[in-house]
Amino acid sequence: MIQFNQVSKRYPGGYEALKNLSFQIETGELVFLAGHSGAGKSTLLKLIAGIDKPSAGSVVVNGQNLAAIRRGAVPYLRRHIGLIFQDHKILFDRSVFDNVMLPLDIVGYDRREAARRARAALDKVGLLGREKMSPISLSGGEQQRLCIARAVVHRPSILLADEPTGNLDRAYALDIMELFKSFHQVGVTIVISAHDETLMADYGRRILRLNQGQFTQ
Ligand SMILES: Nc1ncnc2c1ncn2[C@@H]1O[C@H](COP(=O)(O)OP(=O)(O)OP(=O)(O)O)[C@@H](O)[C@H]1O
Repeated sequence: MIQFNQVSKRYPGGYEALKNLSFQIETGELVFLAGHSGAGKSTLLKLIAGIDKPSAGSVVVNGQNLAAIRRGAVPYLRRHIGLIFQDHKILFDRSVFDNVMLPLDIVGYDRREAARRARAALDKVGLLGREKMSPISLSGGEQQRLCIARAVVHRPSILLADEPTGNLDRAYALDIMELFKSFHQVGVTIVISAHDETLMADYGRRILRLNQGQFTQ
């Protein structure tokens, strides 16, 4: 479960990106986060991931108050979270397979088990046949699927996706949405941000709408 209690986020320099937000996302829920550019969507996702801390209020993820946990405990928390963020770059000097292996290598996974999981994740996103290729040869939609494989390879219970369909045309975007739906069906909690609400409307899920750091209807 994800819980925000009167959360505000003020960046150094004074800009208040989130203003006194309180809400809850249940375990296993799929929720959309809508709002104009600069509304605070990325900021909100970063608070859930523990990448940033709130200036006021509390963020509780899986029973842990992120404001209160030790710095050393953050990597442990991250193991339960998969991130698909725009600034998480693909490494183009490594193969598709190695890109997906990377998160498991970092936490010191047994290599054979890691390879098995990496292949399973690539299979899930339809890229198993491309594992030896360089990511350069993938289309935009396929690169996004690679990012998703990398985000789910450690089987997180929460998946946070920041504008995952932003640069894709509608057919590819729908493909990506179907993938998220399949993770939702196996119980993963998913938060997907987008400024374009047309895709969200088809899914009949709760939409949290941000406007200048506050929720609107
Ligand atoms: N590190 C930072 N330092 C100062 N201000 C920031 C920082 N990160 C974001 N902001 C500001 O906070 C506001 C919210 O930004 P945020 O990236 O959360 O919006 P967003 O809704 O995700 O927008 P977009 O759709 O363009 O990514 C913006 O005005 C932005 O300029």
